[in-house]
Amino acid sequence: MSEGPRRLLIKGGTVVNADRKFRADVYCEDGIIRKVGCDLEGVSSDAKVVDATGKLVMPGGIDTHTHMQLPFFGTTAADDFYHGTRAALAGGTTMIIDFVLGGKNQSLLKMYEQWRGWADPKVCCDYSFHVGVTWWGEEVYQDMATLVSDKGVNSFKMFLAYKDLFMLRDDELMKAFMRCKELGALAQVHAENGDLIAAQSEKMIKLGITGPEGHEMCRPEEVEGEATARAITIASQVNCPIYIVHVMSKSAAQAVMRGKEKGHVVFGEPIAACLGTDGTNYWHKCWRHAAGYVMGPPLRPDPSTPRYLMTLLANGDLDLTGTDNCTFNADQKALGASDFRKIPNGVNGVEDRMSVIWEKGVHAGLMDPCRYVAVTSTTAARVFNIYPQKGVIAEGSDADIVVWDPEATRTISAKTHHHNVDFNIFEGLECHGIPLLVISQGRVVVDHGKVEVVRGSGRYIPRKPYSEVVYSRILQRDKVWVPEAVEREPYSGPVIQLPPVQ
Ligand SMILES: NC(=O)NCCC(=O)O
Ligand SMILES: [Zn+2]
Repeated sequence: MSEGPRRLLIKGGTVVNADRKFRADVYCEDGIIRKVGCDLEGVSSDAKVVDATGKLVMPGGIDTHTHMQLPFFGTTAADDFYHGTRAALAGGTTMIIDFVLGGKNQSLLKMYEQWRGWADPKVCCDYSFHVGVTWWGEEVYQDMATLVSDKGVNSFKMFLAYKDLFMLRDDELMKAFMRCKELGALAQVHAENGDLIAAQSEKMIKLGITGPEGHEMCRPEEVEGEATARAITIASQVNCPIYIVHVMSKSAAQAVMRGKEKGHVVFGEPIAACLGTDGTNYWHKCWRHAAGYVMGPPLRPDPSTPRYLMTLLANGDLDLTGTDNCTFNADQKALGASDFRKIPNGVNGVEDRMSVIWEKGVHAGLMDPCRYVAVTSTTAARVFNIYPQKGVIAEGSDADIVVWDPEATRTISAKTHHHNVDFNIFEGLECHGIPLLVISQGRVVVDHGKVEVVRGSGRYIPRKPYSEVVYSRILQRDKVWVPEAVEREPYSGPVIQLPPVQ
């Protein structure tokens, strides 16, 4: 792609930020928003001018949860950092936060460098990394500090699922939380009860249930709800902020709400999949179709779940959205053709998240456009401490922008999507809301459906610890919530003698 003009004027649109909507032109130079105001035409004579009349001008989406080219179930996710970030941009997402995810006893620092090596030459949009803590030991404890101080990591994910692979025991989870707290990092949790899943999935196989429906039946939503409540309880006991990744069910969402009600610092992340479709698909007669939806935690067969989660997202009970984009083609999913436990877990989402949330949230009348911007971009930027560099249309912010046509429609299909995968869980869904123009680092990379990205042009975005929205309450509590002993006269009466310990 030829280098486009580095000066860009977006004229006549309505800027939508998380706090307000207003008519303004937006002028960008060298990848930064330089001016936001009315009638800016005199600002530069050689700027490329884009007409946004009647359109919305919003901060580019931030997908908080992706797994590009993840090595998983013996294979590798089909969307690599090139195809995955290209798909992201095609849908209006201008930044992803992916996961470094090594196995037990692997060095977190080495894994981080390996993932950077995979991502840097391929990424087409800005990105950052969370790091998985999949085992516990002195080396992990030290590496977490280095990742925070030297590598711009401020979030670590722990798993209560994937027994013997990623799962931590409760005492290890507590130690990881305490370390996150010491470092000003955010503790993220994949909340499902891994012991129950291991036992119940074996039971399903013994009952002859080998198809994708077994994947949901061995881990119904109570299994997610229990782990979510447990993780929040443990985090709150050590005054550590907690972020529940992929809140997939009513039970898990209710556990998040109960945590918030009690005043715990907890964030809940539903994903495009659970907001846009449901787990009835596991009972589909076509095996490939059913397997296409297999992910952990599973989508829920209760068809009222997506609307329920969207309502909570709209009113603030849930906070922000990702996708868990982790795609596998039919021949990869087929590793589990005769045993659902071997179906690689993961679905698409990074391309369609913005449209699905607009359709099922804003177009459906559940969410207003400012809240839409909050849950697709701004809150992610604030929670992960990259605000106002990202997540807002404001002078000085990165020129990551979407010019959105709220009325235009498109129908999602694997035939037209930009993923490197042969299946789309939203196949056939008609969505209002189209990213007419997507601007990444001040360059137009999507123009009325034409996608022109530059491999390797995305930047790694380092993130500092102690995000204000995550840590200000936590630090204040450390000062003022100090347990105190009751002052009393010492007991002076008789004490029985216990027999000596044998
Ligand atoms: N979610 C999923 O099914 N695949 C990606 C890995 C994970 O996050 O569990
Ligand atoms: Zn994930």
